[in-house]
Amino acid sequence: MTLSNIAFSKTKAYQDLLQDRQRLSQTHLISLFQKDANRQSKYNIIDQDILLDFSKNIIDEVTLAHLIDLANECHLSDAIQAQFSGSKINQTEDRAVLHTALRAKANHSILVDGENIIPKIQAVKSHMREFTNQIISGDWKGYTGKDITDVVNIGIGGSDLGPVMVTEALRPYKNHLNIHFVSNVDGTHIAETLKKVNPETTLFLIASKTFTTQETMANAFSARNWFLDLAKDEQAVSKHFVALSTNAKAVSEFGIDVANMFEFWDWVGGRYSLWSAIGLSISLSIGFENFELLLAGANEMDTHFATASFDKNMPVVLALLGIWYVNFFGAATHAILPYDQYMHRFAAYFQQGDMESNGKTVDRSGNRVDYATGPVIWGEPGTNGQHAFYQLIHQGSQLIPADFIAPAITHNNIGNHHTLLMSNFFAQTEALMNGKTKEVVEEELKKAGKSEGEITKLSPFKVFEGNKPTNSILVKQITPKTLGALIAMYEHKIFVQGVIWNVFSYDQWGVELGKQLANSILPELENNEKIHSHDSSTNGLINQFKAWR
Ligand SMILES: O=P(O)(O)OC[C@H]1O[C@](O)(CO)[C@@H](O)[C@@H]1O
Repeated sequence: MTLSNIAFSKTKAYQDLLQDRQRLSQTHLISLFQKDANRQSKYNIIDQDILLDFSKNIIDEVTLAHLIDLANECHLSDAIQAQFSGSKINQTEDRAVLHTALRAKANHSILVDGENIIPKIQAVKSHMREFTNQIISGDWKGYTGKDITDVVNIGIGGSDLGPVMVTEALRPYKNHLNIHFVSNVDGTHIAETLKKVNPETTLFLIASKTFTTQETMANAFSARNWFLDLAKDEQAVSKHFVALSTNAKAVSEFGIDVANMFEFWDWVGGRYSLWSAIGLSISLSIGFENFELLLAGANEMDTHFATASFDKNMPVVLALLGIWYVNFFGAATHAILPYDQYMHRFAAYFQQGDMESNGKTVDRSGNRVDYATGPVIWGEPGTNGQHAFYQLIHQGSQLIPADFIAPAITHNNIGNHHTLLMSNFFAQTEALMNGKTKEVVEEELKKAGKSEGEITKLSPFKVFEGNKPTNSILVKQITPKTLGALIAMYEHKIFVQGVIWNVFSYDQWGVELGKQLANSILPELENNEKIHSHDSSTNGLINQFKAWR
């Protein structure tokens, strides 16, 4: 079973949606609420302690029906089925895409090349459980017989961002272990981290699907050298270095015993790998039981995605709304705004998740698309964002659809902080929708005692057009389970959009060119000769670098 190859802009639904856009061009969100007393309950999905309210979007029933027609015309149900059943839908790499299998129930069966992969997933999980328990309990000792106190995950991209985001989001569930992350090849990252840890009590997780990534290998070798300089014993490495990888050969060449390797497989995409052995730092941070709850929450979202009708399906609705704004309103970006300090890396995580997946311009037949695809994803936690970039969302010239995410229950009930935070959460989407009319502005200025002249001068600047679309995602509480569901919800959203845009969401050829060029420039930096082999800008930069270093 392969993915269908439907040209999105040639579908009937696309034409219908163009007309909807025309029809709604003069309609304000306020009037959509005025016309329909049931609007909130119609555009509302609740599942697994997550409420998605998408009523503050510029849609009506006809538009929603056309968006769903679009999904059907693009054979979305077949695509979901193809992904979940292990078809090789990552065609450019000839791979199945089965992060969903990592969180499937143990009695499930999913075949890849005729082999049921569930038993091997379970075997790695047992290894993770046993290892996690040994480290947390102190049964696993460092080379001088001391307990492990610090864990350093060395990885980049999908081998870093997911674990960083989740360990931060689930800090309230953290145990005594200090978890550090080193990703950047800038020596500062490893140097500053090594200053904080003691070789006798530190465990390094070398997290790399390929075990060839330049940044990760450079950091891993530097960590190993630092460790050996202090420990002065090759034998000690096995107690302090483990690998999370698909590449057993490279792991043993690095000097890590494959018994200390936690395996995963090529059907786990890097940016979808936190559910695999790559999640070992998460398991160490919050305990394996909580890691399993994270997987269970994701699994429940998988079931929701695979079974709910499209109009009641959170990932599908989010994806269709995203397409509505990208392709029919020209929105170039999408903001993810968590009103939860612990989720401060959530938007950064989905920058990779979304942009590495759908940042493509070639369709599944190899032709250039004639429509926009993946938007820029960005965001910061509220209310910090409010005091930084919300000005542009409210009054700027760009349309920026935004997801507002907040927990009803906080982990830190201090004074009235949470109600203050939540009042901002509710106020912002209301303000973005309603805006503020000239009449209201003038009335306010009058009440403030301003003269007629001042009112005329000031009021244009104080008017808010409103009509800015938002999704509100209210979560009962951020727990391992609800976080797992939230992440899976966004993962599936990305997949749905890729299906409809007719791109391959699970490869990432776009990151290769920079890697190749860096490899060819590297030897040129290792001497002091003048460089002439590039364009004049690159030559000039390299030569100035050489002159200054
Ligand atoms: O886990 P690896 O193989 O070190 O790769 C790290 C990252 O590099 C990429 O291949 C490209 O940035 C990502 O997809 C991946 O998450």
